[in-house]
Amino acid sequence: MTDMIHDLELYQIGKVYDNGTPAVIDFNLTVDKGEFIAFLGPSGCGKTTTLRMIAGFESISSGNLMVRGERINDIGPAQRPTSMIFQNYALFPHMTVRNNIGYGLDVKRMEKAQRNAKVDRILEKLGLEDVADKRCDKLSGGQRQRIALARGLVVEPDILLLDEPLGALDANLRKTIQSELKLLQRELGVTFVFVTHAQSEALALSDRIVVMNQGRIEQISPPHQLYTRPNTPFVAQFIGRNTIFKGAVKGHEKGHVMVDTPLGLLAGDANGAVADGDAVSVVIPAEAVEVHALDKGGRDAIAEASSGNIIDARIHRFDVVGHISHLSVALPDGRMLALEAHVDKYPPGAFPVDAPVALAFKPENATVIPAH
Ligand SMILES: Nc1ncnc2c1ncn2[C@@H]1O[C@H](COP(=O)(O)OP(=O)(O)OP(=O)(O)O)[C@@H](O)[C@H]1O
Repeated sequence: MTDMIHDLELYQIGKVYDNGTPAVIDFNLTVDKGEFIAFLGPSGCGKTTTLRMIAGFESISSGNLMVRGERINDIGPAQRPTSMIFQNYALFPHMTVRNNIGYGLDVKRMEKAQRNAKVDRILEKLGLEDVADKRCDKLSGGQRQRIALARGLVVEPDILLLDEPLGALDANLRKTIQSELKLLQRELGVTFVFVTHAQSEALALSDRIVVMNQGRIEQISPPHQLYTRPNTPFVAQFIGRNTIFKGAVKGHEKGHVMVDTPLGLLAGDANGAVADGDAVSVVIPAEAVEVHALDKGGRDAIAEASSGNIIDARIHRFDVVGHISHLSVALPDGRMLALEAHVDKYPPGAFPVDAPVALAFKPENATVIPAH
């Protein structure tokens, strides 16, 4: 077997701060050239600490950090083939755009003509030629974001590290810059590692997402898989809009795992092996739930079409706003389930308040995960 050289590898990386806080625990990740990776998780889960350890701004307490097969734990930030973009961009306000971008090359004492050529090239690439000689403090948030990106890229890093780079922008600008960032990354083929606590951003941009919780990795998956096949209760609650029913495994039927829950027997698919009696949760994405009116009967047919996955419920609220129907449905256990769909699916008047309904979902759209 030949050993493939990866762009970035983290082996059992750990960080304990001087005050004893274990910020990162047993972090394992292998990243290939040109991948776009997001670290996603709630505040304090260790995302920034991990990014800063990769950049060299934070010492590593344990484990090995490798870039292209070489251990770089003890190499200083300036000597690493990485560049970091900070949330506040850390630009020099009184310097011109050109000089801000050229700063990293000046530190490397690059010869002037070469330096200017590189700066000009990146100014053009990011559409900053017109503001090249303006002071940074005279520019908009979007422009400052682009300058920070240019400054990170001009040194031609193997890996660009981005700490919530879009956090300071308003929602519309964020969307625009998201797509620019993705295009730029594809074009340059540079590996990006990106920290965010906004799941929509991670889902939109990344090839793979590392979900962290309390210093540990919960799951590493491509966005779609994270959304449709969560591995842990934390991920099921953190990503998307899922309803979770706890229960115990009660055999297999037609290739699906049967789970005995307080609301009856439900069928789903497990990511790994499960055995009879295992404590599990059935995770059902809101998008997978169909709401059926029961005034005309037909409960048996609905149950048959969804392999028995049917839950009796009541309409709590039903509103149509523009093209979207919003439903709030009361489950038998007292919880409320919020659903949205196009108005064509649930037209105005489809459900009177308090109407009994059947919620149905296909077993292949539900994931059975270990309860702990
Ligand atoms: N310099 C420090 N000294 C001691 N503890 C720290 C230090 N920096 C961070 N921590 C702690 O380490 C843990 C991880 O922090 P970190 O900033 O990496 O989380 P994060 O996921 O990036 O959070 P956020 O999204 O809020 O930036 C937290 O408990 C935090 O309080």
